[in-house]
Amino acid sequence: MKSILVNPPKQPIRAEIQLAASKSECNRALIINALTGFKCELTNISEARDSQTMLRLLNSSDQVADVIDAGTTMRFLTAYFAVTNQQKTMTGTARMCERPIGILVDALRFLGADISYEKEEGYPPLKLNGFTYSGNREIKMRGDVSSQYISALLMIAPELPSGLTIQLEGEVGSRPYIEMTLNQMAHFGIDYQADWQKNTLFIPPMKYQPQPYAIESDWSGASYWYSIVALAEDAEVELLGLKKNSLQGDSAIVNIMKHLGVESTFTERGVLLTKIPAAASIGWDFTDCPDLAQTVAVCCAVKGIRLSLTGVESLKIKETDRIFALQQELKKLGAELKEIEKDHLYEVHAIQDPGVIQSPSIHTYDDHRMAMAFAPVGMVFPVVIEEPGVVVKSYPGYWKDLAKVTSWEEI
Ligand SMILES: O=C(O)C1=C[C@@H](OP(=O)(O)O)[C@@H](O)[C@H](O)C1
Ligand SMILES: C=C(OP(=O)(O)O)C(=O)O
Repeated sequence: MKSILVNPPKQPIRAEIQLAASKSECNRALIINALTGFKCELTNISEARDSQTMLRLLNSSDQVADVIDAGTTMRFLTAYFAVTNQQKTMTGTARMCERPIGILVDALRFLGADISYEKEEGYPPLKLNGFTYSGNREIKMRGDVSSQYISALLMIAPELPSGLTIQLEGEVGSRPYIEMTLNQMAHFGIDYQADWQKNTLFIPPMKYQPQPYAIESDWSGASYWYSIVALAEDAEVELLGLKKNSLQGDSAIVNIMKHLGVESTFTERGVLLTKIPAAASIGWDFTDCPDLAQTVAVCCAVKGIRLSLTGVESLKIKETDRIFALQQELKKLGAELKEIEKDHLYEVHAIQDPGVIQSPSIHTYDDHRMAMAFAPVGMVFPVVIEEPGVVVKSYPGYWKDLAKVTSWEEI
């Protein structure tokens, strides 16, 4: 499939969408399940390629573990294979080998892992050569690069003979993902202590207790539906499988979208999205929910809402440099993502005249979220999404679901 042309809907949107499962919750459940000796009954396993890759690699005796482009799979499996004393080579796509992992490797080495870099210091591919417990029970770790290093370490910490105290340093980014990890660990019997005043986490040495676990639908995936409702002239969409008290930080989309013109009403089955008046401008700090930044930036650009963004530092080290990618592609809509304070404060200047835009062709940079964040633009004017297959990373059914609200064609 080369590209997809998304056409504006010809009638009011009324749809029910069975949302895909969260890859983040799923990948944590899969690691914890492995640590129980595969004794848990997990339901609603995610179809996302990141989770299917995790599942495959946990069940494989191959010496090489290729995570493709899945960050959590790379980070969580590195910690899991290290502490379970498995000799593996951890690798992935060219981009994965540009995404830093030194903070996690240093932490695992401090605990007793023998890990070497195959190419560049601080980056995959890695060679895991075994584990001899060092006895270290307290560790300092930067919290401002990726929370995935911290989640990876937390999940293996109960396996260490003395448990682990982690002292986080710097401003902690993506904290809800750390809390998701801790909550899931608690579900499987781990009595952790978290002092968020001091950014200290303590995990006692304990055995995970096998439990059934049902993975929730994906709030990051839900964000694209919010954008569709915000941008369409007339829309009501019920998203099935979401919970009000979610473990997922991206449920913050409920509050963000109140400003962008979408009201959320929780139902017995999920959440109903309806249209309300939007604000003229908003400011949002994405430190806790970086994966929502693209959805919100594109939605504001098209809706004519002025947006100030902070807390987007981590976007440069994700599937692509998402700041650069947004800057390039928003230009094609006649909008702009402007850096106001270096690496800190950005502003989205909205499209002036949607009437003059002729089916812009959006490049997706091997990033599922570029494709899914720009497709809702099609609610307002036709838009072409290049390499639409990238969505498989987190939401393989995205295009099939989109067909329920508007027509699109392969071109
Ligand atoms: O732990 C997780 O499941 C994730 C944490 C976040 O990464 P960072 O902690 O690197 O921001 C997020 O962007 C990613 O999509 C999933
Ligand atoms: C950043 C993401 O994933 P990961 O870091 O797990 O590759 C994402 O899904 O937006």
